[in-house]
Amino acid sequence: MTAQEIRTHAIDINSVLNNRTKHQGTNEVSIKVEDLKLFYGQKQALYGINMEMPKKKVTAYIGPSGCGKSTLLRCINRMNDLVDNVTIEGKILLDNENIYDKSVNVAALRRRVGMVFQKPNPFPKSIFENVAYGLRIQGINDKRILEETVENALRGAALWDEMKDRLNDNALGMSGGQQQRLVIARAIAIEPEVLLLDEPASALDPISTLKIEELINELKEKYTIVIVTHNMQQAARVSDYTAFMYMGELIEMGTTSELFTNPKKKQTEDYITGRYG
Ligand SMILES: Nc1ncnc2c1ncn2[C@@H]1O[C@H](COP(=O)(O)OP(=O)(O)OP(=O)(O)O)[C@@H](O)[C@H]1O
Repeated sequence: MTAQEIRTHAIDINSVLNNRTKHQGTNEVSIKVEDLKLFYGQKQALYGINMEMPKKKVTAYIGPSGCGKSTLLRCINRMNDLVDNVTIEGKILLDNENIYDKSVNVAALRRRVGMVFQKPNPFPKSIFENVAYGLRIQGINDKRILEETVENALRGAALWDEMKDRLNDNALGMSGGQQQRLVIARAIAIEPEVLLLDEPASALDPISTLKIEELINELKEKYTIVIVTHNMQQAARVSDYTAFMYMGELIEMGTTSELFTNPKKKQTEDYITGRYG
């Protein structure tokens, strides 16, 4: 390429990115993190995090092991409240309401913000009862409502066709990939607004991983999704926005295409080019 061609090419890429950024810049904010600090006992794990996650988009957290990705994710549905000796300062606004406000009902918050973990964790119950679980604990036992909800959630998690004739089988007999989609069905059965996914595919084989990634792409039509992943290719494939964290700090956040092609900070560039991590 001549120098002129390189300049023209760079301008083309920049205008595509600018358009994408402009378009994405109009997104409504679902979750806003304001100066969030977290301490496990004396040890500080998050240092004044500020970020915004748009509605019905996928935001990925990347960064080396121990940088605080899961800790930050668990703050969004107050899972860290369950850990002894945790101190949390700052705010997380969900639809403009601070979820750390004293008046917040944490059980209600967790219905709005569902979570899926690295290892699938179905209950030792039937496939049907796993998905119906969230409704049952709300006291909903109407057979027609339960059947309709279970079918819709299994369809939403791309499992209905595989499982519709096995609804009474024990969920522990499913493959790991099916169990992970079942857990996603269980989470969406209660119609949350946000889905938190903590390395949802890291225990799965490549085909099951692909299915989970396709599913994430479909789920973002309805839900705001935040995903922690060790796998940068996965972040690049599934997310609209990416946040790079390092030692408890948010180093950089941007559209996924910007962050991977044109990182602003040297630490981000070093990480995405494999120089550490
Ligand atoms: N329950 C806990 N008690 C004490 N320290 C903790 C606890 N959970 C996490 N930590 C510490 O907080 C820091 C951030 O951990 P966290 O699990 O959030 O990182 P991460 O980026 O998700 O790591 P990984 O990619 O390895 O899962 C680490 O130093 C970790 O040892």
